[in-house]
Amino acid sequence: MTLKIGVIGTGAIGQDHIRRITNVLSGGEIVAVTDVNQEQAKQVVEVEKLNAKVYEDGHALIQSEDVDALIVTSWGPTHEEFVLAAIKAGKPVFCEKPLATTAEGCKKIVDAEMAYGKPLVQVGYMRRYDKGYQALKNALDHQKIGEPLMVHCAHRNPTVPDTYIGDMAITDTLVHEIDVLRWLLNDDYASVQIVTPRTSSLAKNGLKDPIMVLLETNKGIRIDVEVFVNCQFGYDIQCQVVGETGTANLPEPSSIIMRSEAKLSTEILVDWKDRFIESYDIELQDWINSTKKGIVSGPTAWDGYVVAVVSDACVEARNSKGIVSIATGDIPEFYKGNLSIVGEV
Ligand SMILES: NC(=O)C1=CN([C@@H]2O[C@H](COP(=O)(O)OP(=O)(O)OC[C@H]3O[C@@H](n4cnc5c(N)ncnc54)[C@H](O)[C@@H]3O)[C@@H](O)[C@H]2O)C=CC1
Ligand SMILES: O=C1[C@H](O)[C@H](O)[C@@H](O)[C@H](O)[C@H]1O
Repeated sequence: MTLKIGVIGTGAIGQDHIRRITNVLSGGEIVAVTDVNQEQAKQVVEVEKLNAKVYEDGHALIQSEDVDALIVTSWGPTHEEFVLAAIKAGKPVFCEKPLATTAEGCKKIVDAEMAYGKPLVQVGYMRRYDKGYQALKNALDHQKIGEPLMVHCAHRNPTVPDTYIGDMAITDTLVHEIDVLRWLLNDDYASVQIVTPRTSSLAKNGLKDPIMVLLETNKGIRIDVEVFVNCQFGYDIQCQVVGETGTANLPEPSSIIMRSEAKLSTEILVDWKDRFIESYDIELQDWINSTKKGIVSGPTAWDGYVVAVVSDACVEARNSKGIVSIATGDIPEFYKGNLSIVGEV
């Protein structure tokens, strides 16, 4: 049986997911799309040669009997309403990060899904599907470097659009590290402090850029994450775990090594779509397969809630310039035993 999928938001990642589901993955078909920019939605149907209907809004799409499951790739502040509507309609939903822009909004989704009584929601934290992060997790789970003590990360964007403002370095960018590191370390967060180095003269939109995020986990692991969203040179994701008997680094994306014109060089990617293209493919194929079995095997609404709680604490820490305690509470029974292929948290 083919999963009939509706997509809310036909922008950058919405188009990329439509492309992969249509041309790369198996078991799913895009039968419905919508966007507030209706012309764009119509163009995507035409360009991707979809046999899909363009709906006037997300709620009409969710209600359609032609749609089995939906993908939310609209702007972050709209996710909560669409995910809640999907749960009310009893339809599986893949929601791109963030699940909601506040912890309160995420908790509403958690409560609604538990009241519905069956897992429906997966959140698009795709780094858990990245083969490099999975290799790192395998090494840690098998004690290859002893117990982890510290983690050094960098999340660097070459630049960001003019719409990238305010706390988005935390709420839109750092959220990837917040999710993947709790999964990687099988741990949760106890506190956070944010320090702001000298701001780059090339920073945009009034952003204080870069920032340094200092996290401590419940097991006492110390994490530092550099978030630098106008680094100019490329899209660069670094993660090094320091353990009792060694270190383990996230592998660099494969790239040829050139010797030419008296230089030794290798390329750095500049676009997140390319850096994690395989991870998105694995993630969405897993979502299609799991949804057809009636299960959620990836990051859940509870994972989305935990990220939002930590993200809120990071924003508070940046504003207060102090150390902020983090308490995410115990995972509800409903979400325990998430037999995710990416490991149980
Ligand atoms: N997992 C990942 O690595 C990534 C996740 N994202 C997330 O995906 C979401 C979309 O990001 P982008 O594609 O970069 O943004 P975008 O701005 O390119 O696309 C968003 C689209 O949603 C549409 N939209 C906004 N409100 C809507 C509504 N109420 N109903 C229907 N359509 C609506 C906009 O018109 C736009 O076409 C964001 O939440 C972002 O955080 C984005 C990039 C990478
Ligand atoms: O989700 C994303 C992308 O995946 C990038 O990693 C971030 O840097 C970007 O800000 C965000 O939209």
